[in-house]
Amino acid sequence: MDVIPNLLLVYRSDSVRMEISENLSSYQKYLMTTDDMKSALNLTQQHPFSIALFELKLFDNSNTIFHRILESLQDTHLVAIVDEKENGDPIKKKLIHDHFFTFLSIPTSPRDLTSVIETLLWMRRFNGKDHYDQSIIVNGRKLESENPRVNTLIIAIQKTARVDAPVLIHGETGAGKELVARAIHHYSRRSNGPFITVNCGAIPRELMQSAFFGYERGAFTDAHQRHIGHIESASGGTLFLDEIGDLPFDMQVCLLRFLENHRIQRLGSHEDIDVDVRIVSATHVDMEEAISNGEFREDLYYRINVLSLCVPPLRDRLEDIENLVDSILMAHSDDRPVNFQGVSEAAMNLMKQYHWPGNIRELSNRLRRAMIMCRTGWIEPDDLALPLLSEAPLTIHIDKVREQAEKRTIRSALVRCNNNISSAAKELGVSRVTLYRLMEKHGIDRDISHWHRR
Ligand SMILES: Nc1ncnc2c1ncn2[C@@H]1O[C@H](COP(=O)(O)OP(=O)(O)OP(=O)(O)O)[C@@H](O)[C@H]1O
Repeated sequence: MDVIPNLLLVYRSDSVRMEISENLSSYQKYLMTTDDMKSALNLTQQHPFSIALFELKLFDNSNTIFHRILESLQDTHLVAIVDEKENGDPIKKKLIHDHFFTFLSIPTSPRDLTSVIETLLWMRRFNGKDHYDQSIIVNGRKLESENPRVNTLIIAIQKTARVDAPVLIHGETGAGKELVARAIHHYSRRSNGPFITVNCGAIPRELMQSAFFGYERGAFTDAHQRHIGHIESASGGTLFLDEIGDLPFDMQVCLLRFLENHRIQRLGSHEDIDVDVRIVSATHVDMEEAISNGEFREDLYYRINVLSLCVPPLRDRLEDIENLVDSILMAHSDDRPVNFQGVSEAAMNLMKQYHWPGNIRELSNRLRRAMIMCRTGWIEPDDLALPLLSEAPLTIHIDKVREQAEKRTIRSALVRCNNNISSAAKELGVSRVTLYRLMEKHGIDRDISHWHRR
């Protein structure tokens, strides 16, 4: 168990911010500061804060950022920093009463400031807050890491599990987003309720509404009996919307409506049904780009992205390879051949050099296959069948690296250009003759399907 008392300070004036920071120097390691609400929102969506100190003037009930910050700070103690002149203002008084645990007037003495912080931290410790495990187990998979980004994620999972706000998990395909969603559910008060996964890209468009909201008998020709939709099935638990970016636009409107009142109507019925469900979504696409391309509704994005978690790609956490290999081999021990010994050092080193475009899923698939197919009982580099790298020695000359990069670049250009030599040459910035020469040098066949099999 670790105690992580993160503090946030949001104040516009540089001098006041610096003064407060200096007075909180004993918490320097845990203190993050900013002078504007937009970056404060970003910070609150990504870090679990114990205490957040805000310049009261920055708070405005009509401001959406203000509400989004409050939503993401549900488990945080808020302290208002008030200008002495604001003290009697009834609107400000109400704001403090509604949203803050306490307030400090500036200029404030260092002693008042530290005593407020210490009291709050003591209270939080007393209530078991700010205690987080450095490793967690979900579905038999141990989440632990040597990587600082993953360690922050492990804490954020536990923090996020304590509140009910919607979470959006970002990350490349196969990086472990669903496992993170399951972990949030597992550590939440909903853990005894259902965890329902919906792959938004896999449901045919015409079946979306009935899949999400269910239907009554007779609602349409084939509705022979009542069907409970995904949202209702997740009642009391968590609904995991995987690939939320693939949700069609009309369905985005329906989901937004549900998130606003937490009520559904089954198709063929006018009865409103209250559903208590927590929404956790995941995406591998850049949602901000999807919004600017008009593919995703901005208002829905804000509703599902109250808290945001990012799962790093495997190539950014190669120090975790050994732990992950152990965890995967353990999880699939039923498939282990009797003579299986383990992973050779050379194979392990090779895995630590590969860039893993398919992330942990790719690692898992290659390992499972290698475990079954390896001839000596040890997984050797060749058993992993890693593209290109498997042909390369582990210590590699710079010329060889250049040669491989050149070969890879030409191959990808040809794939992108559907094997059209002129377009590929143009894309690579060389003449057609040069491209032919380079293809010959690297033994690249014009027939893509042929060299893809090699
Ligand atoms: N920490 C881990 N230890 C062991 N296995 C893991 C870990 N994280 C993920 N995995 C495994 O990797 C595979 C991919 O994980 P997951 O399905 O969570 O990824 P994802 O990001 O949701 O993928 P997609 O984008 O394709 O939906 C799963 O088999 C999962 O069990």
